[in-house]
Amino acid sequence: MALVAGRKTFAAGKTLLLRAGVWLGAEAAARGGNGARRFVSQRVLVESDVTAGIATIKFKNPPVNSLSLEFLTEFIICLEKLENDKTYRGLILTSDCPGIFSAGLDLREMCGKNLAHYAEYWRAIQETWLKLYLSNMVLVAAINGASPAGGCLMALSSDYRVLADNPRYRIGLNETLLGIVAPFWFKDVLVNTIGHRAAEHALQLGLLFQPTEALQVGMVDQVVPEDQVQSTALSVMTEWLAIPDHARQLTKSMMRKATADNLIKQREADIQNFVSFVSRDSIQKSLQVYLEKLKQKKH
Ligand SMILES: CCCCCCC/C=C/C(=O)SCCNC(=O)CCNC(=O)[C@H](O)C(C)(C)COP(=O)(O)OP(=O)(O)OC[C@H]1O[C@@H](n2cnc3c(N)ncnc32)[C@H](O)[C@@H]1OP(=O)(O)O
Repeated sequence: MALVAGRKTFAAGKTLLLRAGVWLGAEAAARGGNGARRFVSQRVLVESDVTAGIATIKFKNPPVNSLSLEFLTEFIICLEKLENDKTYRGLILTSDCPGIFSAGLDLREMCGKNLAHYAEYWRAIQETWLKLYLSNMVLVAAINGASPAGGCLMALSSDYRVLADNPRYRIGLNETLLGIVAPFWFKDVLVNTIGHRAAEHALQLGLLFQPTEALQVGMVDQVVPEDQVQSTALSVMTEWLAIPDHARQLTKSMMRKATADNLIKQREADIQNFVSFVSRDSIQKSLQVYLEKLKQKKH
């Protein structure tokens, strides 16, 4: 078993800096010969069925799968590796943390740090979204837990969403509840999914939808009993993989390119906007109060 930290060269000839975590060499793990491979990094678990061409990424950043910079770095590396390996045509996104898909952006990355950190963090958020939204693979989100804000964005960036039927698993873009504003590209993805009026309503009120409401508004495509989320995601995937790749990929690109280009053409301005917004005293205060409330919830 090969444990590698530091610089790693991937199949496509690209060299990426693995900032954190370890990587279990696919070659070593594949020796079982049953078509299953397993990559392990510290915060992102990748299981794959080579024969079916399907990989599953499990978020593993306890307690709440917040999108910390370390998590995002590992996640981007995994996505890039899978995207470049033509073995994989489909990717299921799910969580390894019981009851939580992802709590969204890590608020600690947005509080009490310097401007360079905020810029680096926001670039990683943008990169993650662009990679998900424009992936050539079929992406199915198997949402097995709460999915606010950035967690919801990851689900919305998939091609299909299956949500576990549990009233505690709420999903939505709740940014206004934190006293912050969802960026225009979060808004664009929501509008593309549920339409303008419903998005305006949901965004202004920071609505977090329970499963039946999420299904009704079109934020998810299916709500199923909790123990059927993974099997449903798999059968949806099989259905989507029956479509010829080139036709499906070109269609996906036709539907999504304008939305992605809208960010790509103003990426630097979007980073500057985030940095100046998040570093305001009033925003820092709102975020700290919100974090404090989360901490005190237990006591
Ligand atoms: C111009 C640009 C403007 C900026 C735009 C930015 C767009 C922002 C997008 C975002 O994603 S902001 C983040 C929004 N996320 C949330 O509001 C979720 C907050 N969390 C929760 O509601 C709950 O934690 C939960 C996910 C429903 C889970 O509940 P549970 O009861 O299981 O756990 P908790 O006890 O609440 O939390 C455990 C532990 O985790 C900490 N924590 C929770 N969420 C976050 C987070 N997003 N970032 C960092 N830390 C988080 C929480 O404080 C607890 O910590 P400890 O008390 O154990 O230290």
